[in-house]
Amino acid sequence: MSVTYTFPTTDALSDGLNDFVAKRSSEAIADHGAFTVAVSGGSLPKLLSKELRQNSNVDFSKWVIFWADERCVPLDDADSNYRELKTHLLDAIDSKPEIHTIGAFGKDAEKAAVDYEQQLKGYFKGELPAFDLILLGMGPDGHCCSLFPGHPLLNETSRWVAPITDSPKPPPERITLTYPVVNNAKAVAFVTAGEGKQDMLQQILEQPQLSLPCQRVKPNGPVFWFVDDAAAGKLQKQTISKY
Ligand SMILES: O=C(O)[C@H](O)[C@@H](O)[C@H](O)[C@H](O)COP(=O)(O)O
Repeated sequence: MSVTYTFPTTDALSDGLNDFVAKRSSEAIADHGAFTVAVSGGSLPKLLSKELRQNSNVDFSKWVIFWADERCVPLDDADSNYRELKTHLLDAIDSKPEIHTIGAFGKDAEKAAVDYEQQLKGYFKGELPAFDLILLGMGPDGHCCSLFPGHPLLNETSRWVAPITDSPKPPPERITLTYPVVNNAKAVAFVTAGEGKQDMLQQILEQPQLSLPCQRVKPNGPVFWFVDDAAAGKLQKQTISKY
């Protein structure tokens, strides 16, 4: 199932996303005592955090945070996805979640991927991770995580976390969750904003035959799209639902 929600402004999008994530978090915590979430980089951490950081009803102490993809840079580097989430959300909340960051392996993406897969295996007790929610952005070429169009990693079936050293989006060295993990999630939410995303969003939501990386996200649970009107400008009315 895929549902697309549009919002008149990026502030309204942040509001809607806050509401949605807060609900998924409460449901997961009520069900099994934790909220396991994987988060991407790009514009997502800011859009996610804007309202969420002020939501005192969210029990962040029960959150278990992994990254959907991460750049092979130190945690305090301007390119670090961890740093983005820390700046926009983690530093602003009192109760601290369990956080799984990339190890300090410099640009060695292979070592970082092996280490991150071990972290996943440790937390999920060796079972294929079934995240309560994976939060993804959509790249202008239709990529998500660090899974890029035409890249051999699109066909990875055994590794849970893969290294990439030729990412077309800098920096080139990264680690990424693979489809076996992404598609085992209980829910995935894409978040994208801005006029620059219009054409790609239209292709992804209305031309499924293209088989772009975002279109290969077919998890066990639903896929939600949170987009602003600027990004939704070329979508047909019937593609859009009311939040
Ligand atoms: O670390 C990264 O680069 C990403 O996780 C990547 O997949 C990102 O989410 C998209 O490129 C969308 O980024 P924007 O929302 O900034 O366009």
